[in-house]
Amino acid sequence: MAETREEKRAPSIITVTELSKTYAGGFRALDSVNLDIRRGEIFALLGPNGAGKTTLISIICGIVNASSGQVRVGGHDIWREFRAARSLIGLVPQELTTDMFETVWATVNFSRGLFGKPADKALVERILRELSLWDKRNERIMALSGGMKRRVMIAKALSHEPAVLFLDEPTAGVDVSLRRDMWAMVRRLRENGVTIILTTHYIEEAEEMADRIGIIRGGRITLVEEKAALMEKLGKKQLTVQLQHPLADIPEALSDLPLTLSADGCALHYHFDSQGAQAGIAVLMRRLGEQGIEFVDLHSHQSSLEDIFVSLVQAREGAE
Ligand SMILES: Nc1ncnc2c1ncn2[C@@H]1O[C@H](COP(=O)(O)OP(=O)(O)OP(=O)(O)O)[C@@H](O)[C@H]1O
Repeated sequence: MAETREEKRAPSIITVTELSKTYAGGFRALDSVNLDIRRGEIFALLGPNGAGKTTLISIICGIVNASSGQVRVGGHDIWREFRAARSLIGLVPQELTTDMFETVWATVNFSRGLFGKPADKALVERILRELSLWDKRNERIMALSGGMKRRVMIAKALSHEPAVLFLDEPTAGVDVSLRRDMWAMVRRLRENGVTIILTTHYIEEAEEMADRIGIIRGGRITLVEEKAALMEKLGKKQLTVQLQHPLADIPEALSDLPLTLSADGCALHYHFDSQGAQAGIAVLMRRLGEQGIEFVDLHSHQSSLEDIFVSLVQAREGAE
C-alpha cells in the first residue's frame, strides 16, 4: 500500500495543545495555541514584537506557567513529567545570562552538571571546538566579544545533549559574517539530529534556514507552513520591461495580460507566479513585438519571504 504523506512525515517531538497564557495583570499573551514540532526540523517562529514568541518558548521550557492547555516534549507532559521533558530541551535565551567571572570551560561543564549528567570532558571539548571556542576555553566570559558570549550560551544549552534546541533571537546584534557562521553551525546541529526552534526578527534568517515557518500574532498562531510551499504558493515574480518610448496607457490589445504601467509610463511590470513563468514570458515578448513596443532592458524580481511576511501581516491587519 502506498505510504500517505502523513505517514512519511517525521513524528512530532513537541506537541502544544490549546495553550493559553494570561499574565497576572490580565493580559492574554497566548490564546489557544496548537503547534506540532517535527523531530529533526528547523522551525522558525516569526512575529512582530509582543506577539507571544518568548512566552510560548518560556512555557515549553518550564520557565513560565501556562494558564491552560497541554505541552508534551518527547511524549512527556511538561508539568507532570517536568524533569524528563526539560532534560530533552536546550534553551539559548535572548539575554546573555551567565556568570561573567567564570571561564568558558567551567561554565559549560557546570551547565551539564545542572542536568544531573556526569562530567564528559570529551563531549564539552567537541562542543567548544564546534563553536570555535576551544582556544578561548580558559578565558573568563567577560573578556569575550559579544558574538563569542552568544556562542558560550549555545555551548551551555548543548552541554546536556538536548534533542531540541530553542534559539530565541540567536543573531540579534550579531554581524553578518558571524550570523552566517551561526547558520552553518545550526545546520550541522540539525544534521546531528537536533530539532531546532528559532525565533527571529531577521526574516532573511528564516528564509535561509527554516524547513517550516510559523507566524504568531497577538498570541495566536496564524499560519504554519513548509517554507518551500509558502514561497511557492505566495511568492510572486515580476518582470520589468524598460521601454524605449514611454506609454500613456497599456494598449487595449494587451489588456488581457497581467501588466501594470509605471507612473512615468517608462516601464511595464509583468506579474506572474513561479509556475508557467517561461511560457508566459515568451508570450509577452511576442505580443510586445506585435504591438511594436520596443524595450531597452529587462529584469525580474522574486518576492522574498520578507515580502510575503509583510503582505500576510498587512492583509490580516486590514481584515481586523
Ligand atoms: N511577565 C509579564 N507580565 C505581563 N505581561 C507580560 C509579561 N511578559 C510578557 N508580557 C506581555 O506579553 C506579550 C507577549 O510578550 P512576549 O515577550 O512573549 O512577545 P515576543 O513575541 O517574544 O516579543 P519580542 O519579539 O519583542 O521579544 C507582550 O505584550 C508582553 O508585554
